[in-house]
Amino acid sequence: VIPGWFSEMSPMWPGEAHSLKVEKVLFQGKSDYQDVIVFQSATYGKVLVLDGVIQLTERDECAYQEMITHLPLSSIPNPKKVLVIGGGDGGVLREVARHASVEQIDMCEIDKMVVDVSKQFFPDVAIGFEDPRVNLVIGDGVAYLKNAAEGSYDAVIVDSSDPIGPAKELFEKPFFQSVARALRPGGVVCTQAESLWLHMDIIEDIVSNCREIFKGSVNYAWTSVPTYPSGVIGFMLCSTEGPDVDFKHPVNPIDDSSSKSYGPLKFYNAEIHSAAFCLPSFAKKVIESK
Ligand SMILES: NCCCCCc1nc2ccccc2[nH]1
Repeated sequence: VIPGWFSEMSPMWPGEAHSLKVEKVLFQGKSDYQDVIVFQSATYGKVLVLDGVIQLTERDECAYQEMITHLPLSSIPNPKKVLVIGGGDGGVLREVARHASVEQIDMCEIDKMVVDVSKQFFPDVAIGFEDPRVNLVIGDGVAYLKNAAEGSYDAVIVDSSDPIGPAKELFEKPFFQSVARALRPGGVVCTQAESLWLHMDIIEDIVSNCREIFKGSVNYAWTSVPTYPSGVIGFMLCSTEGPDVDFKHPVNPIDDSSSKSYGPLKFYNAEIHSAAFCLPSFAKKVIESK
C-alpha cells in the first residue's frame, strides 16, 4: 500500500483497485463477522470499510442510500410496513423515514459493530436509527425472513455488502423465496445487485432466480457511485403477483417536508428514477432475455 493510500482489492474485481488518499485511520476492529475500518479520506470524507471493501463514504453515500430506498418506495402508492435487511449504517433508515405514509420500519442487521461504528463516526447517516418507527434486530436476515409472517410487508430493502463474507446467502435463491413470501401481493423488493461492468454473470443468475420467484415485474436499475468498484452499482427491483407495479414511472413522490428533518435529497429525483432503468445494450441482452 502506497503510504497514505487505501486501495480496494477483491477477487470480485480482479486486476483493478480504486484508491483513496488516507488522512487518518479513525477505527480498526474485528467483529464476529468481519474486519471493520473507518478512515478519514483526503477528499471523500470519512470512509467505512468491511473486509477491505468500501461500504460507504460521506461524499457519495447519498447516491446509493437514496436510490436503493426511493426506487422501490416511490413505485408503490402508500408504503406502510418496510423491512430493511443489512444496512447497519442507518442510511437506508434515514431515507425510508422521509416517507410520511410509512408506519413501521423493521431492520435486521447481523453485525452490531457496524451499527455502533456508524453511530460514532457517521452521525448524519446513523440519524436514521432515531426515528420512532424503527425496530432494530441484530441477527441473521436469512433467519429473520424465515420467521416473518406471510405477506406482512409492503417493501423489503436488502442493503447487503458483497456475496463474499456474511452477505453470501442474501444473493441465493432460498433467500429471495423467503422475501417473496414475506411481501404482500404487489409488494416490492429492492436489493444491492452489483456492477453490470464487473458482475454480469452474478446478475444473470439473480435475474433468472427473480423471474421464477417474483410473478409481478422484475427490473434491473443502476446508478453512479464513484467509490464503488467500476463507479456504478445496480439494484434488482421486483414485485410479487398482485396490483401492477411499474418501477419505471414513480407514483409516489416524496413530500419535501422530510427535508426539515434530513435536509433536501442530494441525488434522487423523478427523472433519475426513470433513467436508472435505461441499460447499455450488452446488459439489456442478458437481463431482458432471461
Ligand atoms: N462493492 C459494493 C459494496 C456495496 C455495499 C453497500 C452497503 N453499504 C453498507 C454499509 C453498511 C452496512 C451494509 C452496507 N451495504
